[in-house]
Amino acid sequence: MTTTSAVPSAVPAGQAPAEAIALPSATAYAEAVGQAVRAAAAYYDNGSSALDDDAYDRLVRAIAAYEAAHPGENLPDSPSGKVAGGAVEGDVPHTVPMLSLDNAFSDEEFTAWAASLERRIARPVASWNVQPKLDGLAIAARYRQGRLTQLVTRGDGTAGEDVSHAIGTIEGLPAELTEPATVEVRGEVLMTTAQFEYANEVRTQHGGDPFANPRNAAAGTLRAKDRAYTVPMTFFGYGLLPLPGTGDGLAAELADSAHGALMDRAVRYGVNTPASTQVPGTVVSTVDEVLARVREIGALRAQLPFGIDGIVIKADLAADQQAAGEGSRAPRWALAFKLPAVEKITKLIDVEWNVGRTGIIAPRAVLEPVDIDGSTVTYATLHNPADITRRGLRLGDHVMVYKAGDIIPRVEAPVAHLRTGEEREIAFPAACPQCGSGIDTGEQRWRCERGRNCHLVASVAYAAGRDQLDIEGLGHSRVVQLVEAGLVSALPDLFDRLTRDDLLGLERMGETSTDNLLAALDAAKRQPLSRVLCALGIRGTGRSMSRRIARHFATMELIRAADAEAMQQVEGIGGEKAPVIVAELAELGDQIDRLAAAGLSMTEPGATPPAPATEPDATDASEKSQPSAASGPLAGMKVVVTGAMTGPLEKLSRNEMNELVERAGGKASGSVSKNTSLVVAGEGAGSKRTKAETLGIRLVAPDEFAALVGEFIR
Ligand SMILES: NC(=O)c1ccc[n+]([C@@H]2O[C@H](COP(=O)([O-])OP(=O)(O)OC[C@H]3O[C@@H](n4cnc5c(N)ncnc54)[C@H](O)[C@@H]3O)[C@@H](O)[C@H]2O)c1
Ligand SMILES: [Zn+2]
Repeated sequence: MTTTSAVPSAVPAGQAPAEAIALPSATAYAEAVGQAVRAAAAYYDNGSSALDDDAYDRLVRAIAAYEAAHPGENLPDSPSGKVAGGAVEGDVPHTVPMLSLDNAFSDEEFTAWAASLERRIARPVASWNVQPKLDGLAIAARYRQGRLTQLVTRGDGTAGEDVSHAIGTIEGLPAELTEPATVEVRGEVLMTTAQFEYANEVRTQHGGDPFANPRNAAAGTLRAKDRAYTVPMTFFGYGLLPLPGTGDGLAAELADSAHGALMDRAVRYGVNTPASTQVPGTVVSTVDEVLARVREIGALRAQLPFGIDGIVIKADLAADQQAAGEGSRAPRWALAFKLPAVEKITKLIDVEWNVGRTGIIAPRAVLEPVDIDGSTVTYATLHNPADITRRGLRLGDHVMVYKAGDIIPRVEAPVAHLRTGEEREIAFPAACPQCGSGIDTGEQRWRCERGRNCHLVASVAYAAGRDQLDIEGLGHSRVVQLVEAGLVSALPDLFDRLTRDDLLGLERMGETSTDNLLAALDAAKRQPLSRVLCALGIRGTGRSMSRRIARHFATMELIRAADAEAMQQVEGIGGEKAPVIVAELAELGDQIDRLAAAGLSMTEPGATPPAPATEPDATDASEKSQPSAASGPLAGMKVVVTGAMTGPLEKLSRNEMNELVERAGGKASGSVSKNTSLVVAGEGAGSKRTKAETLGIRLVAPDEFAALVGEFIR
């Protein structure tokens, strides 16, 4: 991936990413420092870093590892040990430094840190305050006599930037407290998911580029002055301290209060804190309880309406905090337990349009595969077409993808500043991609004009297709006609409900076409089981899988009797697919019964049922009665058909050729490999023929092949 070129992109799942990369040389180190400084400057300036947080964090850890191994070689620009990586400055001094936090990535790291803190203060920590680590940016809100007078960013920790212009746009930070106190409230400004969506909508409407994610959006919005529009943000407090001018009584009280008590006070003042969320701060007394709470908050992450990137654990009592003190970058009494990154930058390769059961046509992003939180993400939801427009997404864009827990991954936004100009517009479908009908675009979510019948039309048309029941005269428009007229609401209706009079009553249906169609429907009853099975459109099975199932079980009765374990005996069906197929078959039970009653074939010619595995003489039996195909001329052979067929095979479609191969005992395959036994190469055979020649695989012409399998041609 271009965005993380200096950094290998995959951190193995479940591994504390600490040892992820090693910088091989001083040059690589210098380059890494440069890259980190540029990224951090862009990140804190307007959220336009080229790296996602995971990539940045790995870079910073690599820098730190190099510095540890090469003492004395530190570059002055190095982000190590600096608040905000040393990338930002400010001109409004902080009364007390606004620090960053040290990190732990595992239970062990946290436990070790807690032990070292207790050694430092020479007593057990009395109680711990466990709270969400909100993924926004730190801000100090100064209240004088209860009125909000100034907002200051964290800056380099010593001095920040005045962003008082944002007063009034941040929910949870009231213009006036409930008491006329002079205090500084510290906390995180962020955008909730909904605020982020809204922000990008107005931004793109005003001709701006969308923000890549809520954090960047909050950073960019907070620092922007004089915008023609305002976008709301949300504040969560996690600190309360005196200012010059705070009364002595209150100052002393603030200095001596436990963290939990300070937060209660902030709530009383009317300030928003995590207490208003599903993940309020809690006070516990042991390390085990801390770890349990860390897991609880982690488990809630995916369903929170705002982002968290970890859990902050603080010694709750002021006495413990004072005894521990502060380092230059972070306090010694608090730690961030980092959660795995749930956002990654990857590339939007394509947009697919899928039609749901109710006819909803939903876009889905096809992504360059990216590892997020231990799983590989290749698809992400885009909700609806308006969503694409609102986000200004283009094909080829780098996009920020979010995936946490079991939720479906979603594309948050394009990373607009990584655009190269090669990106292309995303084409919206003009007709239903499933059935070809018109699209109702009146609502946000597009829908096939046929609604639920979309699937019916598509599935009946599929069943009538050449490779399934091959019903001539039952094309797409005819199926639409039958469905619209209410004559067909399920596949079996074609065979047990539809009458000659019904058909004659349809427009454009004369006597001849009616009789032709009835004859074609009758002919369909003689199609082998494999095609009936295929016509049912069972999820996860296509033509060749249907053939394999039919050949394996030989009868519909045995197919339906198979449990997931028996189903897995069929080549190519694994533990994941088997139960799906079994469940679908059960669901289609009524339809199958009706098709059987209507006279459709429920057996596979030439196939022999598998011997029941439970019988003691099972092996004997199967040895004695070998399936006829197993002794056919292609027994045990993997056969690839390519090019145009001629002679007696001329009329056979590729699917029919594959059926023939399998009737004759072979296994049909689509690609040539060293395991291929035979390639039937017709006219115009191209790369597959060449490959077979290179690999020294036996090639035969269609005529030669026809002679070989003669008795199996129908
Ligand atoms: N993508 C990039 O290019 C890039 C560049 C720089 C930094 N970053 C990211 O920024 C992070 C480092 O930033 P950082 O120095 O702000 O440190 P940090 O975010 O790891 O931790 C400190 C911050 O946590 C926040 N916080 C949230 N909830 C809190 C709570 N309950 N109590 C106390 N503090 C709380 C505060 O803002 C505090 O300043 C890393 O995750 C890094 O990936 C990314
Ligand atoms: Zn449709």
